[in-house]
Amino acid sequence: MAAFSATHCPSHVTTPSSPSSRPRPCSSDRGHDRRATLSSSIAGRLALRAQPSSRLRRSRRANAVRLHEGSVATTIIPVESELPLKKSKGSLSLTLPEVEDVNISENESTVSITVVGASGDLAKKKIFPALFALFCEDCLPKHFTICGYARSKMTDAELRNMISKSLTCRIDKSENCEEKMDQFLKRCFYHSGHYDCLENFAELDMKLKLHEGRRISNRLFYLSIPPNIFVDAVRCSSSSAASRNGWTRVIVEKPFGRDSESSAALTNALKQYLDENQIFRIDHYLGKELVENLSVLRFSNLIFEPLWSRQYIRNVQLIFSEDFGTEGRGGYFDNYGIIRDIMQNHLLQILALFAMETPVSLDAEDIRNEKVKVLRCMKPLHLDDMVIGQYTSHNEGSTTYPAYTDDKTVPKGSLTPTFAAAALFINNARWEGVPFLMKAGKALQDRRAEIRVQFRHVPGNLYNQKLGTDLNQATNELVIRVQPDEAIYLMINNKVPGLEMKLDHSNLNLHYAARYSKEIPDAYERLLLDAIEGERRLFIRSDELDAAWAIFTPVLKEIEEKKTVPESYPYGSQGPVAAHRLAARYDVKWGDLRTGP
Ligand SMILES: NC(=O)C1=CN([C@@H]2O[C@H](COP(=O)(O)OP(=O)(O)OC[C@H]3O[C@@H](n4cnc5c(N)ncnc54)[C@H](OP(=O)(O)O)[C@@H]3O)[C@@H](O)[C@H]2O)C=CC1
Ligand SMILES: O=C1O[C@H](COP(=O)(O)O)[C@@H](O)[C@H](O)[C@H]1O
Repeated sequence: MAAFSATHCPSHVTTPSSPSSRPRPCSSDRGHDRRATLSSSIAGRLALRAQPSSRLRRSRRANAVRLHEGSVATTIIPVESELPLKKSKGSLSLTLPEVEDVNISENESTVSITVVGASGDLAKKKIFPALFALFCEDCLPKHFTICGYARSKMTDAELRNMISKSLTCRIDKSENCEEKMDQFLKRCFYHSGHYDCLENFAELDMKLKLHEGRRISNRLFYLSIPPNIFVDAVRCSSSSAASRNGWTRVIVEKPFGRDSESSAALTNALKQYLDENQIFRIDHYLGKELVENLSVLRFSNLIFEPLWSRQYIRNVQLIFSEDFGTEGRGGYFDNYGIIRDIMQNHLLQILALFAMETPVSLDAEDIRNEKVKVLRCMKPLHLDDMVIGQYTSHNEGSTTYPAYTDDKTVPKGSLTPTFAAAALFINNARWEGVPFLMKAGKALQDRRAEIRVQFRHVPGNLYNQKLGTDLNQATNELVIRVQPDEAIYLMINNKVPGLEMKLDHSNLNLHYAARYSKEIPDAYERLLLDAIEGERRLFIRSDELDAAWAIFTPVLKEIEEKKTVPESYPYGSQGPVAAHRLAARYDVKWGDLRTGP
């Protein structure tokens, strides 16, 4: 345990609340068995709205994350250890950890990151490991606190134990790693509470305050919970646990609604408690290295941008496939289906970045303005331009791969698509007539996410006769492989060395693993860091979301109203045959199904 010289509790923490200000007691108390005597900390909407949005410049150097304009970190604060809870006659009072508070400069700031839904899959798999990676990279501020919040009962030690199982020494492979893990885990705490309970969030507030001391407190809430409880959690966190002197931001996980109406309703509900600039709607595909690189590729290389239009591009393909099925996530998935799970967000976001006009600057608002514009130029999808599928079981040797409806969490007879392909069009001067073909599926033959740009044929090509009968095969194709094995390659026609004039199709290949020794950060690392720094570029603004739903809502309604039966495809296959017919209608072959790299 680190040594702290103890000071007294701030008075507002120990003062019992007056009846009028006391939050309502929570109906059930599954996760929290001790009734707290707490000062009600109803900062409420007004205080929350008054917080300034900090526009901070990014610096990834050690301890260079500035959290509050003008903040000066002057004191080295020892790491806190377990927060002692003192129980007295049915009431809970919290004693200060042994923190030396007196040397903290008034201007010093801290960030408290609360993972709401800390006991869940995403928190364990992605959020805590990403926070640890940021810690190892010295990207977290000098003083920070991480708090897990969920209904499950857990002690700090149990949370630490749970987290430690998913932490890896990816960044710091040296012996330091164990030490780093210990240091990191000492900054992690847990609070058990309900998502709709003001009182439980007020307890959380008090705990956070004890760790924050007199520092300017900045608070980030990551809502890693099912969407039906987003609004409750935002209401309670903003009413009872918002920062009073720093910023408060909330990362909201997808899905953001099921269609235009429900998404607008969710946005309106969130905006009762938060300003738009406090809401960080996460789409983790925007945090992937090659997706972020799209803008660099387009706007910092002379050779691409002049070709980036209907004049030279024949079609664009956006492909997502997974070689596994729902495997236990069927309960969530069946409510949404692949169109909402992948197309309306991940693939459409990539499309918007790919097709948008040059933004005025790299500022978040300028980029998001351009994304909205291009999305609003897109025609809403209809069923004629779409194919849906669902995987069936498949035997391979002695192994049986299950059908989607074999998943116990999926209702029998479900018509939810696990595969979809669509042809989308952008009605603007740059892209009119160019098909943007999207394809997304689970339980397919491989796992990949890529963008394929197929260029037009060379007019009057002198070498046509040498290129074989299928000229489409011989057109240039730019492939941006987002995952796995990140790469950017350009297929060109080339002369095979030798005395005869023989051509083949080869690749100019930028293979990341060969070119860069540094490991690629996980998308959640980048996005968490951006949220801490107040950088909104990679988060979805509400008007972007509206534009995205406007494209997909008509077809989703059509599928549901007509109870369209998805075409079957075997687990591990290329997907429904109808997807080939859809592409063929536009004289396209799916690039991922051709032979080659
Ligand atoms: N898992 C993933 O890979 C991905 C998840 N997401 C999104 O992230 C969010 C979290 O996902 P994930 O971690 O998988 O979700 P989980 O189903 O694991 O739920 C997270 C936590 O929320 C609490 N919870 C679950 N169901 C309910 C309920 N009906 N009422 C109240 N509390 C509940 C549970 O904690 P407790 O019981 O302790 O309170 C649970 O541990 C979701 O919005 C999901 O769509 C997005 C991309 C990928
Ligand atoms: O958002 C989601 O993404 C994952 C795929 O993410 P990846 O980073 O592993 O490619 C997908 O499995 C899941 O169904 C979806 O909700």
